[in-house]
Amino acid sequence: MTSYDISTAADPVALTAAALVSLPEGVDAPGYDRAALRSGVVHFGVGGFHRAHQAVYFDELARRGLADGWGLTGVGLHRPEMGEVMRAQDCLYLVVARGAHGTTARVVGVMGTYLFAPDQREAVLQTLSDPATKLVTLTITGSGYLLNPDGDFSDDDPLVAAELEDPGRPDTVFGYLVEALDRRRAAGVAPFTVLSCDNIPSNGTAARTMVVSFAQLRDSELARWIEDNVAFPASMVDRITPETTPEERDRIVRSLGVDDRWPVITEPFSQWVIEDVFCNDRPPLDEVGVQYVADVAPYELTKKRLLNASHCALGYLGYLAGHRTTAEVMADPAYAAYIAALIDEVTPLLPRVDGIDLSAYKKSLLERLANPEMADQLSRLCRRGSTKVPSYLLPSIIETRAAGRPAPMLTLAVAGWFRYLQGHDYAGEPIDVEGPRRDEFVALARQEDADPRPLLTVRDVFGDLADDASFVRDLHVASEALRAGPRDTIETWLAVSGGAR
Ligand SMILES: NC(=O)c1ccc[n+]([C@@H]2O[C@H](COP(=O)([O-])OP(=O)(O)OC[C@H]3O[C@@H](n4cnc5c(N)ncnc54)[C@H](O)[C@@H]3O)[C@@H](O)[C@H]2O)c1
Ligand SMILES: O=P(O)(O)OC[C@@H](O)[C@@H](O)[C@H](O)[C@H](O)CO
Repeated sequence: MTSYDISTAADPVALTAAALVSLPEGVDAPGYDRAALRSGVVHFGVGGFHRAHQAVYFDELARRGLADGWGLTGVGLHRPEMGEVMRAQDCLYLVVARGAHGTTARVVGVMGTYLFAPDQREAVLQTLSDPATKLVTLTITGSGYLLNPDGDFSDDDPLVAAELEDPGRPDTVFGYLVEALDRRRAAGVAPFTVLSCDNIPSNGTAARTMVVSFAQLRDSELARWIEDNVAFPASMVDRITPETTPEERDRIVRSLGVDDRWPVITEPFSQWVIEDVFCNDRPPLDEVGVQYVADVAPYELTKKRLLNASHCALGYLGYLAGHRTTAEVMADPAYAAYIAALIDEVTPLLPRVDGIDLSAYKKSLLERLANPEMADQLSRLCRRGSTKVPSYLLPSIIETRAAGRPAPMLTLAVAGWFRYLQGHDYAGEPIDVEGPRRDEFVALARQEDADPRPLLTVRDVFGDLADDASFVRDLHVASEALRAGPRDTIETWLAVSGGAR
């Protein structure tokens, strides 16, 4: 990829296959023969992250002549707009990576076909049943997995009953996977590997639980065949990818001279660590920077306890103070020092394993979070707190306290979530709280002003922490202190803990 300078282009080129030969200088085009690329990967959930991450790795394979049989077919279940854009642009789109050392732009060409499942159900099933399909990847968000907080299948979800009415005509991702696996089994075709790339705990196990549970509802022999024959590797995926706003889209058209209706903006950093278990061929992604490892758990733990926890803290405490992007909030030295202190608080809990250089990871993380060129929306980071807080923040608090240490920075982040749920920022602006069980959490958070105890009654989020009197007191003190405003509270917290830098 090449760096380009921001300049105002007079006559933007509409992004299509025909335009690839006339792209402006500095925009890196796929130089390979797209038509000759045979598809072997089906991806469900073609959103921002997939297009900035997994697709870029496959695109890099193609550029190096290693992707034959590893072209991509994208599948969407919910957003017809993405299908419209992909069809209009011959499945091409721009990935714009912005960082301290400049901006790069590449056109990704590895997606050959995009199918919108509600209109093309049989085409999706045929592609999934085709022996050429060796891998199915997923970025369908946490709500795509019908799992309760313990990771068990929620068979009382109305989607499950709807799916069972006519399993040959699926509507959900897992219905599609089970139907296709059934067709492959009947035809004596080897199954595909199912690779979840979602930020959910133990994503390989989550995907396995979903597929096997769906199959079990249909046919226990099919479920057993899947258990015995299908691989569900876990993966750790990392590349901060904000939502593309219309303003950013227009800025890209003006600065690059390429009219992409739905470009992706991301950071230069990218990491993908995959458990090395495949039931069909394995793509040679290790040639383009992917790490195949025996155990993903330490990588997942390090990333979610440092990066995702920092995102939660920045999101809630930043939003309350009136900030709206990570770049804004990290430009404030008080917040930057707070995040550094939070990361230090978590560090003693993390595994020391070969392959993870913790100090390098932390240094790079602080730089990434402070990336002045990335306007990552705090509203994105604040979503679905009821699943993120118990996954990214609370386990570190429990472990820190068990080790006899206080966890002031983490506790302040949880207090920030509690205040955020109350529904307005410190300037009195209303907050649109988003996520599952929103009404329940908002009502509990509003019950007693600064007293978090009603919220702590939600056992499937707080568990035994709610019985830890000293944690309850610390959380109450932090939420009381937040009356002074998040920034003042952060400064006080840093001063008290000696963490001011
Ligand atoms: N954006 C990031 O920085 C980032 C980084 C790492 C991991 N992730 C993970 O990637 C996933 C996608 O995030 P994104 O940023 O691309 O979001 P996005 O909103 O851009 O894309 C989400 C995609 O999932 C689809 N989807 C949503 N619910 C679904 C369901 N129930 N069934 C099937 N499809 C469904 C949507 O239609 C959309 O195509 C999330 O799990 C997220 O945690 C995101
Ligand atoms: O994806 P979520 O909603 O779990 O968390 C929001 C962000 O923290 C997350 O998307 C990060 O940007 C990502 O994990 C970076 O790789």
